[in-house]
Amino acid sequence: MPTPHNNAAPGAFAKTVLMPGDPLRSKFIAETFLENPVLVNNVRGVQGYTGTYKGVPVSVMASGMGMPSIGIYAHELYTQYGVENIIRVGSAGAMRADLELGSVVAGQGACTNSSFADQYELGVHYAPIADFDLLMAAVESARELGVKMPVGNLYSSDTFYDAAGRNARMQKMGVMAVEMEAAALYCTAAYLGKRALAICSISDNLVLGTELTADERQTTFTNMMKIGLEVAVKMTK
Ligand SMILES: O=P(O)(O)O[C@H]1O[C@H](CO)[C@@H](O)[C@H]1O
Ligand SMILES: O=c1cc[nH]c(=O)[nH]1
Repeated sequence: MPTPHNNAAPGAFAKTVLMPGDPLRSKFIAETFLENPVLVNNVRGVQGYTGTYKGVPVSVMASGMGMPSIGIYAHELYTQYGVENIIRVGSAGAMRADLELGSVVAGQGACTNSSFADQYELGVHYAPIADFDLLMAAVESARELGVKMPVGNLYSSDTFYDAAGRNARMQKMGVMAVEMEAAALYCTAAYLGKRALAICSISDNLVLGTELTADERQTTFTNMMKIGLEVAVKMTK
């Protein structure tokens, strides 16, 4: 410690880290919701902050895009910085017509076309799932905030552009939305005996062909952020 990707001092991160893909979302969360946010890591511009929310220490740091990237940051936070809970606060493309732009979904599981889990040489098709306590805390928090939050399967894709048409096949299997990190996060947490959850705001609807503007993303993603922060508070009690 520090690592090639994180030059924060030992103890600089709280037990719970919110992890968006986008560094600017990390900065926004820190500046909008955290009391006394301190920038603890900015290697590669990931905007890692620690502050408090309702008096509880919470950190936020970007994962970058894709499973190799979140795999690095999550591994280092869990193994080098004593982090117990990582809550991905991502964006995702809805694969169901009834999921409105700006709505929030929670990934109970994450299907993937990634070979990320091959590193563990399990010899099976592992099913990456969310930590149940984090998921329940998120469901409870969404209810308290009056935010509808469907819970179900995500598809964590290794590619944003879907040349093979896998999104349609995932849709047929009832998968709610596509994003690019949850499966690797869930695998990393499971392997290290830690907790993880991915909640995502719907940035576009692949069925309807609709998408949020950049401004709308900024304002509507706050429901997801508040849920993540309330989970951090609940996990500290
Ligand atoms: O908005 P974030 O959290 O980065 O999430 C989604 O957006 C990126 C693709 O545009 C991928 O990282 C995908 O998972
Ligand atoms: O369609 C989308 C939207 C967000 N993130 C993705 O990976 N895909």
